[in-house]
Amino acid sequence: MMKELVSKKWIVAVSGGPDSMALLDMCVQEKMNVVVAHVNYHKRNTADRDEKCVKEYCEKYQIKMIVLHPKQTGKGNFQAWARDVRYDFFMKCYKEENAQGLLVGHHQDDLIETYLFQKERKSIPSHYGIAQISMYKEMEIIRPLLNMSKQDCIAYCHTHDVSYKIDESNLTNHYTRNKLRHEIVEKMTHEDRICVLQEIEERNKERYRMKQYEGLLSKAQLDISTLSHESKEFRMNCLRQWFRNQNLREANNSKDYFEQLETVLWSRNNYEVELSNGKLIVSQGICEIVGNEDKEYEVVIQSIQDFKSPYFIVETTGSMGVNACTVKEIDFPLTIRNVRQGDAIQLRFGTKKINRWFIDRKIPLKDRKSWPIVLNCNNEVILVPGIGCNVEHYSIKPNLFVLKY
Ligand SMILES: Nc1ncnc2c1ncn2[C@@H]1O[C@H](COP(=O)(O)OP(=O)(O)OP(=O)(O)O)[C@@H](O)[C@H]1O
Repeated sequence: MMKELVSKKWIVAVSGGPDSMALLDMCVQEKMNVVVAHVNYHKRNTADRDEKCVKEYCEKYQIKMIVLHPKQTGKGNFQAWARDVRYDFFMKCYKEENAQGLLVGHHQDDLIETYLFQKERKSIPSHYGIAQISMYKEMEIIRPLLNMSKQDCIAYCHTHDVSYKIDESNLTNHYTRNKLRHEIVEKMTHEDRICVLQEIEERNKERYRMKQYEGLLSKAQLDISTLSHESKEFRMNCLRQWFRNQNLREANNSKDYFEQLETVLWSRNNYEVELSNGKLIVSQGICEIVGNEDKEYEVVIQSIQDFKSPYFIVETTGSMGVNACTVKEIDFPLTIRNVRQGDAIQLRFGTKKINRWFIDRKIPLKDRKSWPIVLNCNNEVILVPGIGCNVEHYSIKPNLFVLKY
């Protein structure tokens, strides 16, 4: 029994089963100040028998026992309803008795069973398995028996001559969890248990560490440089978590997928990965998902007379002659459109692939496709408006673009 529990007053949830009866007896042996709370749902013929078992124990040791006889109104999931009723009742007892908190008899089998259930469902709980300490509203719940197996609880009751009753409904495989309990957990060897417990510990450690990154992983833009000092495995899990937060189907992909993804993301500056509903774009350490929608556009400005507000290009004196150009009458018709594969800009000396131009200026991959360029009547790119020039490019009407320095 945890030493710090002994000096305070506790509500003990006792169903009459071997786990909670063992827990109650341990409290009594430690001379703890406890009040027993029991819920009799009258769901089974044997429900009164269980209540009687708890009552007899409490009378023997002169322990206060509070009993609830709830009635389920309406249909619905009995287990969920029973749980709510139970914990609200424990809460009421806790307040009335001015207790420190609640002790419940969850044991190691419950812990393993909960974990396997979570694993099967691929859920990401805030804690894997069952936590030793948790809260129900403002009431602290403590589970002192998590180190004991169900068999240990039964053995304890036998050696300490404590009566208990078995809930027959738990013996059937009616509920998925009962099936898991009887067909897997109860058949586990000692070694199997140690193995699973280690796995749970590992996953919780990682879960708590990942919580530090919760803010980072919930953002639409993932700054992967923040994870640079983390291990490969951890980074893979963070990526998977980020995929989940972005609702990407690929979140369920194999470990291999994330292993490869991790390798490219942390070794390449610019990279694109096709996804079922878009593209993952990595640029300068930032990951982002962009949709598949085609953002192709093209506007033709026929004559220099049309070349006035609201769309205008002003001659500037850019350092390399790349950010600026002089538009002459012979250049018309001018075309403003987004970049296509193979486009190259005319420089004073030769040409330069626009992709190079983007790379030199560290233009994020996601912006490159929609970046406007200006072509003259000979289809030569005469201007790629630069970031340094504070260009705004947006559509004010369909196919009408404003380029503003
Ligand atoms: N009818 C009850 N009356 C009092 N305490 C109960 C009752 N049922 C369960 N408990 C308490 O809850 C502990 C766990 O019980 P059980 O494994 O049946 O619950 P569970 O199905 O895991 O659900 P939960 O986690 O919601 O309690 C028991 O050891 C006992 O302390």
